[in-house]
Amino acid sequence: MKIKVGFGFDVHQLKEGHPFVLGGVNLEHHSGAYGHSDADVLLHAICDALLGAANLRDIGFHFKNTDPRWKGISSILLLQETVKLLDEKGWSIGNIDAMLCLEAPKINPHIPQMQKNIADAIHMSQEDISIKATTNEQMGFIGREEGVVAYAVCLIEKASGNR
Ligand SMILES: Nc1ccn([C@@H]2O[C@H](COP(=O)(O)O)[C@@H](O)[C@H]2O)c(=O)n1
Ligand SMILES: C[C@@]1(CO)OP(=O)(O)OP(=O)(O)OC[C@H]1O
Repeated sequence: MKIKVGFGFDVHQLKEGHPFVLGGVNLEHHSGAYGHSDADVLLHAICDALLGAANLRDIGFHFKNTDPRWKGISSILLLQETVKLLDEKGWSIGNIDAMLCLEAPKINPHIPQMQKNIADAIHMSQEDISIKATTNEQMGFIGREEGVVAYAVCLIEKASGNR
């Protein structure tokens, strides 16, 4: 069995009146993340962790932020496309562990739904998808609610000699 780890990071600006989608959940908040897609930083960090583990470049390499196909797209679809890229190389996902960093809103009540959205989208057990959150203790751009950050690590595996 071949096992690899991957790491991903993403950051998006927060702007008044924008939708705020994290882990496929639409959060009620005065501001939301701004990007070319739905700007779901959590899913983008997870995509980058998966691509990094498989040495398949990064999310912007596969889904360019100038491509009209991805304008406003749900990042759940980008995650599904990412998992297909890994699948083509024979990789399956062991587990994902992610960390959100934002002052507000509180993420804890939404974590089970985020885990379910991800698990359903890429056919994993919710038990293998960990999501956590922290504030930045009111410091810096996160503390001023100008941006939201996510980090993710993952483990992927395949039988030795498989593709
Ligand atoms: N947006 C957030 C931030 C934090 N949490 C939860 O609150 C706990 C305390 O956060 P601190 O940054 O003050 O340490 C944290 O461990 C999370 O459980 C949250 O749900 N949403
Ligand atoms: C997801 C993509 C593509 O729509 O755009 P954004 O939503 O701007 O997100 P980012 O994390 O900057 O990078 C990847 C992009 O190419």
